[in-house]
Amino acid sequence: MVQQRLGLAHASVATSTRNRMHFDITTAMMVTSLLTFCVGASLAFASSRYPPALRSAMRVWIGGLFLQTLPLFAVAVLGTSPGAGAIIVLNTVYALAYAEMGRALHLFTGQRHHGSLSMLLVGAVALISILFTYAWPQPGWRVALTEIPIAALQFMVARSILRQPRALRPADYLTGGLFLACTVIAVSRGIVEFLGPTLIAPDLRVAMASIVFVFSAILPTIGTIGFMLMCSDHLSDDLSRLAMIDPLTGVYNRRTLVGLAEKAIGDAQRDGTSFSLLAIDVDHFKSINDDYGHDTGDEALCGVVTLMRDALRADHVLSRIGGEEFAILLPGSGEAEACLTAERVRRHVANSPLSINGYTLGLRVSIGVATFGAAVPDLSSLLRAADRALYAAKRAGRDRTMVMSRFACAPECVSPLDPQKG
Ligand SMILES: Nc1nc2c(ncn2[C@@H]2O[C@H](COP(=O)(O)OP(=O)(O)OP(=O)(O)O)[C@@H](O)[C@H]2O)c(=O)[nH]1
Repeated sequence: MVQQRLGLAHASVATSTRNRMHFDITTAMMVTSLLTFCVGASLAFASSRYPPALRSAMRVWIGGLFLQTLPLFAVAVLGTSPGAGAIIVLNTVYALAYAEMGRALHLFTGQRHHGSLSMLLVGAVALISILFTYAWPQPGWRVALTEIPIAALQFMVARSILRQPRALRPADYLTGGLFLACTVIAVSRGIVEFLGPTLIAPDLRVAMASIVFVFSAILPTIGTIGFMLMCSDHLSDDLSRLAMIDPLTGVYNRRTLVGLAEKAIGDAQRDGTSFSLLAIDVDHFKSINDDYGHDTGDEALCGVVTLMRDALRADHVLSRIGGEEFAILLPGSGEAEACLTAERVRRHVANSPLSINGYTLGLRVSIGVATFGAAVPDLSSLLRAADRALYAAKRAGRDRTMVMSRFACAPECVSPLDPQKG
């Protein structure tokens, strides 16, 4: 396989007739296979520090990488004519390496893996190799036809990288582009071999063989560097996401809310629009912990988040800004609309008892509303205004919404505590 796939026979012809390729192929193969092996071993060592989801994709990739070293090593040891049986085995191993790399990429991107199609293509490589070695010994046809399933396997790898659901990064373009280039080269080589020496000039065949050799030698290493960069991007995305999110409830944390509120202020100033902020605190939450335990308290906080989400629109931004304190950013909402939203949230929480660890918990929330505008012209005054309204709601008896009106210097009550209205 390697002899044919890498065009080694042609490369050596070129060396002897035209003096174009000045390298010792077996040494080059030995160096490449050792380099590939070392890259795989380093990746195996590094992978133990990655999170489990990434680690499983890395392990499959490493398997593919080690498989790729075998044909390279075989040529280094057995020479450029490893024999018919070895060609069939090495062809199949080479195809299997790409199938494994494709599986790794599908695990990495979370896309559906067409495992049976990959195995079918690997089987096709084996079958073609056997047929054109024993039944009908035609090396040219063997090379031309094995390139088709190999190109398909390489294309599947490139496709899974370049059609990921997330935005593509330079590492994705590098790795996907490399596999795409290999696909094009495999197809071109198949065509050149299919047309044969009578139609294709010897120079072109030699050039093609050289390109195949160079790409086959660099693909494992460069492809693996690209894959590792993709893993690093994935990891840094995860870390950025974690830095934005409250680990208990999964909603944004205070830092993210502040960033989004600053952006909302910029938008409101530029477009002349308005937005509001709700400050929310769960009433008497300490008694939940005291009566039912901290674990039940944690689940109650998650339950309250779910209830609040149910009462919000998709563009409303819910965040946890303290222990049992939350805030909701309402883009485009003026004071009246913000009060309606706050009341919808409060009533939904009050009317939806939570069932946790065998207990039924009827939680209540108090809400303070503040709207960005002339009287509340920056973020700190907005947060302060929402807080003042919230604590006014607490002082007035809890389970209610208070608003810091633009027209009043004291908080106004939106909903006096009235269970009948809930
Ligand atoms: N289970 C759990 N409890 C928390 C968490 N963060 C804060 N708390 C608890 O929330 C309670 C807040 O108590 P307080 O500030 O006295 O307020 P409260 O009991 O809700 O009373 P009011 O706010 O005045 O209605 C404390 O007992 C904290 O321990 C958390 O992440 N999990």
